[in-house]
Formats: sequence, structure tokens, C-alpha cells
Amino acid sequence: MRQRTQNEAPPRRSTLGIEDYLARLGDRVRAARARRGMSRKILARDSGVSERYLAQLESGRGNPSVAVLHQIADAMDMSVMELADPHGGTDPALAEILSLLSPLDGGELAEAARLLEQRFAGSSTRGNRIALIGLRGAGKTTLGRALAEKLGVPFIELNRVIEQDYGASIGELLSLSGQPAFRRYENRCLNQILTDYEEAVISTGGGIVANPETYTMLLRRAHTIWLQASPEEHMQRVVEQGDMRPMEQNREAMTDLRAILEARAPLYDRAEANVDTAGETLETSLTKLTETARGLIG
Ligand SMILES: Nc1ncnc2c1ncn2[C@@H]1O[C@H](COP(=O)(O)OP(=O)(O)O)[C@@H](O)[C@H]1O
Ligand SMILES: O=C(O)C1=C[C@@H](OP(=O)(O)O)[C@@H](O)[C@H](O)C1
Ligand SMILES: [Mg+2]
Repeated sequence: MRQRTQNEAPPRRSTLGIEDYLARLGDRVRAARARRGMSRKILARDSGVSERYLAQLESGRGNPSVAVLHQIADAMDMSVMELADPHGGTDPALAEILSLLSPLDGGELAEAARLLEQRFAGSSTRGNRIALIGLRGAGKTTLGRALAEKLGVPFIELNRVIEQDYGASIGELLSLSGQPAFRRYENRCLNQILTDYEEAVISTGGGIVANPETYTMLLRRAHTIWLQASPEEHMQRVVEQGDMRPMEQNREAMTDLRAILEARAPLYDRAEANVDTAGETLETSLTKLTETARGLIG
């Protein structure tokens, strides 16, 4: 985080030079891509912008036209404004809030979100719903199913509900209709599950945190638990399952996995509780998870 002296007011408007602006634009594109678990290749395919140009842009050496920026934003289901100007927005109060928040780091932003939620989101209705979040291989499916059995409640796998609703696999949904469509299905199906089940264990997809609207709905209407593991364990477990598409069609293995985990960690960290499964057997993790879940639903 950039250091600010105590009396220095946060900048109201961007006074960045063009080089700094383009460097930050590149950072925002890379971070938005990582949050979604999209490789550069996939973003190139979905946006129609070449991989080479994306690499240039992400390293601060591109000066994209508005049309190119629009293509990139669209492929990630974002507005151009969100991508191009983090202080954007027509309401001055909103711009002020965004400028206050923009120098904060991930942990501080999560704290700010919690404070705003407490003040403005009204009472939450989490019922006896436990939702598991975390990267692929965290154990959301395996531990989730076992936890549901222990608690005697239904086990719901969000991605299976989406597949039923769409009528084809998640892979087909992504390749035929694209990531924005997947995120819309995810939002709708999750809303339905949260409405239909008063008690359940819900296993979500690793990328649920990529869509703020969906993720906020989950945080408010279910008790969320972040299942953690080390990057190496995430990778090893996914590979051992025979799934050779770690992180949503992203084949660039460990480097990408670390970047995705780093980009998502502050978001996963907004969960009500976390259970670290690193270096543990499935049985130990299940015991820890069951205790944590019982503590949350009281
Ligand atoms: N301590 C542990 N916690 C969770 N999973 C573990 C653990 N040790 C080994 N595993 C294995 O890791 C895999 C986790 O995969 P899965 O449940 O499909 O994760 P996710 O649904 O989060 O992608 C399973 O094969 C599970 O048996
Ligand atoms: O990490 C991700 O971006 C994703 C993980 C998958 O879920 P699992 O974590 O259940 O495999 C699935 O939602 C989709 O392919 C996106
Ligand atoms: Mg799973």
C-alpha cells in the first residue's frame, strides 16, 4: 500500500502521468483476469484481442483504444469504466468513497466491506446454511458431502445445479456461452438454492468470488467457510483427481495457481470462518470443519 502522511487528503482525481496510468491499467487487467481464473489465452479467445497485445497491455506498454478496452471488459463481464477508471462513477459521493478505498490493500478492503455491510446491508438471514468456498482441490466437494451427512442436512453442489439448469457441463457452458453467461447462471442458481433450502451444506465453485453481486449474496445468506490449503496441495489434489484443467481451462499450472490464490485470498478471507486443511488427513479436516460448522449454526 502507498504510504500517506496523516494529514494528506486522499487524491480526489487521478493526477497520474500517462505511463503510471497505463501501468495501473495493466495491473487492473491482470488482477481482474486472475480473480476470474482466466489465462491470458482464454481472455484473448473471449475478447478477440491477441495474447501478445494483452501481454503488452498488462505490462503497462499498451495504450488500447476504447473499443479494445470494451472487448476486454466485456469478456470479463465488467464495465469499461470499472476497468479504465477505478474512480469512475457519476455520483460525487460514490467517487469520494472509491477514492478513499483505492489506496487500501486487500485485507483493509475486506474490513471496509464488512463495516459497510454491517451498517447498510440490513439483517442477514443465514439460516442453517453452510457454504464452502476455496480454490479447486480445497475439499469443497469431498468434505462438503461428508459434512452434510454428519449434520443430517442436504448436500448441494452449485456447479451440478448450474449444469442441470443449463443442460450441459460447465465446460460446455464456458466454451459455448462464455464466462459472463456462466456467472449469470451461477448467480441465478445460487439465489434459488438459498431460497429453497433452510438448511444445507452448499459447495460452491472456486470462482464464486469473481462476481461481487453473487459473492455478497452468498456471504449474507449463508454461513461461509473458506477451506484453505497450500498452493502445492491444491495442485497435487487436482492432478491426483485426474483433472488436468486446474483452474478453469487454465493450463499454465503453478504460476497461475499462485496468482489466482493471491488475487482471491482477500475475497475468500471475507468468509465467516476458515478451516486450514494443509498437511492434514481428510478425517482430521472433517473433524475441524464439523466443529467450525456447528459453531456457526449454533
Ligand atoms: N485434508 C484434506 N482436506 C480436503 N481434501 C483432501 C485432504 N487430503 C486429501 N484430500 C483430497 O483432495 C481432494 C479435494 O478435492 P475436492 O473435494 O474435489 O475439492 P474441491 O471441490 O474444492 O475442488 C479430494 O480427492 C480429497 O480426498
Ligand atoms: O476456480 C475457478 O475459477 C472455477 C472452479 C470450478 O469450480 P470447483 O472449484 O468446484 O472445481 C468451476 O466453478 C469453474 O470451472 C471455475
Ligand atoms: Mg468440487
